[in-house]
Amino acid sequence: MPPKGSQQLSPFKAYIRWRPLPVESGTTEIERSHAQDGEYQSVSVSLPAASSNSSRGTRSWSSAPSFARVFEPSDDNSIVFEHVVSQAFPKVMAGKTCNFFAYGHTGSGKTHTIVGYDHEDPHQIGLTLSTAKALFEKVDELNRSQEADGDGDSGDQKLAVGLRMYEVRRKIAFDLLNGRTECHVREGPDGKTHVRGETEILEGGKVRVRPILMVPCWSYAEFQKLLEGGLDLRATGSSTVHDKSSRTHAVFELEVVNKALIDAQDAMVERQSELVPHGKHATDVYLEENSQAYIQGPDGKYMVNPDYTINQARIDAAEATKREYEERVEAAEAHMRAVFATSMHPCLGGKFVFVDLAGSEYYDQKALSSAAASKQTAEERQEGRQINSDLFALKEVIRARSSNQARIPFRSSPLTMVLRDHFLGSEDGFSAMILTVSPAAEQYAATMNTVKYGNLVGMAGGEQV
Ligand SMILES: Nc1ncnc2c1ncn2[C@@H]1O[C@H](COP(=O)(O)OP(=O)(O)OP(=O)(O)O)[C@@H](O)[C@H]1O
Repeated sequence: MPPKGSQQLSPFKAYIRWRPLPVESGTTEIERSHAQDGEYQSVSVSLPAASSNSSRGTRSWSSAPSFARVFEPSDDNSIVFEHVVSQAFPKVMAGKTCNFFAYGHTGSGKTHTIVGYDHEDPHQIGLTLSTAKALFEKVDELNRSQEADGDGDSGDQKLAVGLRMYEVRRKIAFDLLNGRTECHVREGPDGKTHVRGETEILEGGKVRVRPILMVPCWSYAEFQKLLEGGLDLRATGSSTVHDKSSRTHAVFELEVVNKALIDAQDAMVERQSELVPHGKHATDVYLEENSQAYIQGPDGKYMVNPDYTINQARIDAAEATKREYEERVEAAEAHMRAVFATSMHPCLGGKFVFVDLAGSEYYDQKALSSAAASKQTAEERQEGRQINSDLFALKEVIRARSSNQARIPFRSSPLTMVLRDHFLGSEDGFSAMILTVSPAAEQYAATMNTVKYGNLVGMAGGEQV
């Protein structure tokens, strides 16, 4: 942890963002204040005595000094960008990964913060778009100076911003840049997370197993159009909590790429796809041979089948072919490393990851009003339990990483499995969580739950550990 007063960027910061009082709510507001303590702020919330909700739980609560900043309802998206995201640019331009999460109750302003609803007003565009805009300014400048220097081979080196966007719901990621194609979140034998679609058989019998698509954009206008097309495919609607409630976690990844890296990533997908049928064949041959080599005796126990000799040559041949294809994957990995090593730009592969988390009302069902809870279907309740465990797992991963624990519990939920590489890639990067809260008195229980969650992640990330 950086010492007090140090200018070094703390690896994880938590922020509170108060939204304006929603027009549909009453006029009674939560009483709130914050106090500076060194570089951090503590937050106090209490319910006015007159509020009809006074019977619901604790009436006042104060956090530790765990928040890097508290944003007021009058602070627009451009102010949040300036204070939260702009500090991460030097990291991303050095090739690191920086992650930003929005956590809060339904309607508290997560989507407003991450993507925004007005994509033209520079004060209102969400963090994903304002980041893309600033990132394009930087990569365009690098491209221009590269051209001015007359560097040969500049076609391959020209920088672009790649976008991946998908929603995670249970163990499935829906690819928003590929017509909501379903990709399954699984752990590979190498311990890495694989998020891949179904196996496709292409013309000529070629096999392809596609991961989440990354689409390179060469201008901000192109990026905005692509993002808006993907947003149209976001699942919204059926929740009984809020008519636009998002019951999925939406992930937006912005990666600095060039043609050489795009080609290397495509080649990698091809090599991994080719390996899939050969890996499966080797396993099938091994199982076939072994299932014939043993038989069940009258006592139910297995014994060697005297009438069958394992065809070891067949097993070895299948294994050798599989190994050949594994070596091709290793060669593609080596090529990818060479692309980074020979890049003229240290920012290649640098990433911003924005996550619009599912509504935190699922994290604590007590925060759900009894009317909303009683309207939930059995499927919604089951989904709620999954979201609850995702949000719990996320907090545990942040805490484990911040306290440098040897074992980080990435495997405890599909969300943390999907984010595993981003957390690992942010080793020298930066991550932040914006806790969005409503000042409406009737949202007191939800607001307090959000602030408490933020207090835990903020304490883990700050110097208070
Ligand atoms: N800070 C803010 N300033 C102005 N308007 C806001 C702010 N926060 C939220 N809103 C408005 O409140 C409404 C609900 O916000 P939003 O959709 O971002 O909530 P959410 O937390 O993403 O909810 P859900 O989990 O249901 O998707 C939107 O119309 C949004 O524009």
